[in-house]
Amino acid sequence: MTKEDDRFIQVREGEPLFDTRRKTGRVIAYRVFSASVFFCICCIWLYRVTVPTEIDENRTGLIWFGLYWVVVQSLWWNPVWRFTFNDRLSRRYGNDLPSLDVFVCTADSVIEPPLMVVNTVLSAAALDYPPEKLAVYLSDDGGSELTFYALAEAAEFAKTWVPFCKKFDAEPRSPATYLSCKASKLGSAAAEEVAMLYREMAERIETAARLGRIPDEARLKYVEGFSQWDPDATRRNHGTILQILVDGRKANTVTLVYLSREKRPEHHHHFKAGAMNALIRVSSKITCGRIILNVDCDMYSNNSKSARDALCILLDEKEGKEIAFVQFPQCFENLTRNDLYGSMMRVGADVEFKGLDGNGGPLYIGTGCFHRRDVICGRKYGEEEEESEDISETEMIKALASCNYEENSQWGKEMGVKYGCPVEDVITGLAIQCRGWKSAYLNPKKKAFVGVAPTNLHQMLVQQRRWSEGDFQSIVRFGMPKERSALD
Ligand SMILES: O=c1ccn([C@@H]2O[C@H](COP(=O)(O)OP(=O)(O)O[C@H]3O[C@H](CO)[C@@H](O)[C@H](O)[C@H]3O)[C@@H](O)[C@H]2O)c(=O)[nH]1
Ligand SMILES: [Mn+2]
Repeated sequence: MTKEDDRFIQVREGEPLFDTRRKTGRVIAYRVFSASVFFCICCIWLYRVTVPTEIDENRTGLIWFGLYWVVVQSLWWNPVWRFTFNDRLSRRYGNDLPSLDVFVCTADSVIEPPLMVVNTVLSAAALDYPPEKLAVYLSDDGGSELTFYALAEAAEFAKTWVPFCKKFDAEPRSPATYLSCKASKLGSAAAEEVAMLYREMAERIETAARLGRIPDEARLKYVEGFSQWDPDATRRNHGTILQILVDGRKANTVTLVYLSREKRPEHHHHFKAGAMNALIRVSSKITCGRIILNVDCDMYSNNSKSARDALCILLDEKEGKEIAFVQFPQCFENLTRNDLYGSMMRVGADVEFKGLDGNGGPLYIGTGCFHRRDVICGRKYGEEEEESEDISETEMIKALASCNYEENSQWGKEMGVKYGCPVEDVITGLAIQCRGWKSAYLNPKKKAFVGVAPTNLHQMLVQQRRWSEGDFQSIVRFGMPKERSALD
């Protein structure tokens, strides 16, 4: 009997858009192994507790390690694998998909070179998604004219790049990566032209970065944007800069927006969490995408289907309704030899997150995550979704990214991304789950997002220390009933 080809059958009512599978054999084998280890741990505990203290001074350490082992079993006990049916999504919804806002965050034009940042923006703009439903917002906490200039250049280049990707089904859609790995086999005239345009753009951006000077023609061409920088503006002290570089609402193309929220030395800016909240408010008055994708500026989209994959989960009629966000793993392309610093996080990505997914859902890890806008804004599970907000004028929208806006408000507490924790993403995800939502983990063969991992010991230690401090804080905050009810 031939297997029915899924592409040619009509989607039946109630047919799921994704499937959740368990590998029973593997799971049973692991559970047997785990039970045998547990038996041994119990024997050690028994011995340590019965033996006199004078002989055994290491009692607490071993008991603690045993307890730790028991607790982390929850991560390995019930792993699940999710598979999406993209073709069913296309047949059921066609181009009638919810609007999607992509938030790219950058903070420093030296550490995060503008050319890398715009490659991430371009890869997101070229996602396989109806262009008029897609908007990419770049939040620049560095308040850098150079980053703005690079985005303006990228907005021009996007006019060629996005149609090119769609026409030739190019992958991956970060131009730098595509052109470097396909350079020798480009062949077609269209590809040569796009490669030439990219090289010219990259050259202009890199020259401006090297000289620390924006070309005069560009200042004139984008005068509306550049005029928003005061002569005495610094990265820690400037007003809101907001420029809609491409307004796709009018032109049936992808919307591109530059935002650098107001910064004043006397106001705490709350790092990336503050940037995310400003983006949530500002975008709510421009495109107000029902779905929000958050990526770090060094994590380009490597698989143009990721947005559709995430929607297979979020739009599924049966199980999707209770899922608040879909998290993809963090993958890296610059791993050191033998992955010296363990940046691949293989245990986390291949095992533990699948285990978390089997127990209510993975954590939100700050990048490669698709959220429902209303949920990240504070909606509880079971409440009705509200109508989208009004569209306003640019000057009114700028007030939403000012330092004072959040005073005496719930932003950073009940609304948006939470403040006061080095891993704002993890604690925000946990708070969403405390409000009754689930989340889902997708780890497709073709990596959805690919980024840059720390390349030296110093960078790695800084990152690990921040994560450990943040994760520990999250455990303490969620462990205490008073804090926990404040997060609910
Ligand atoms: O004041 C700030 C500081 C950082 N960022 C951006 O936040 C992202 C992550 O910062 P980074 O310094 O690269 O931290 P990592 O340790 O690499 O980031 C991981 O860990 C963070 C904390 O959990 C998450 O927010 C990230 O998404 C996750 O990739 C980058 O795009 C930054 O540009 C801002 O926008 N504003
Ligand atoms: Mn990073």
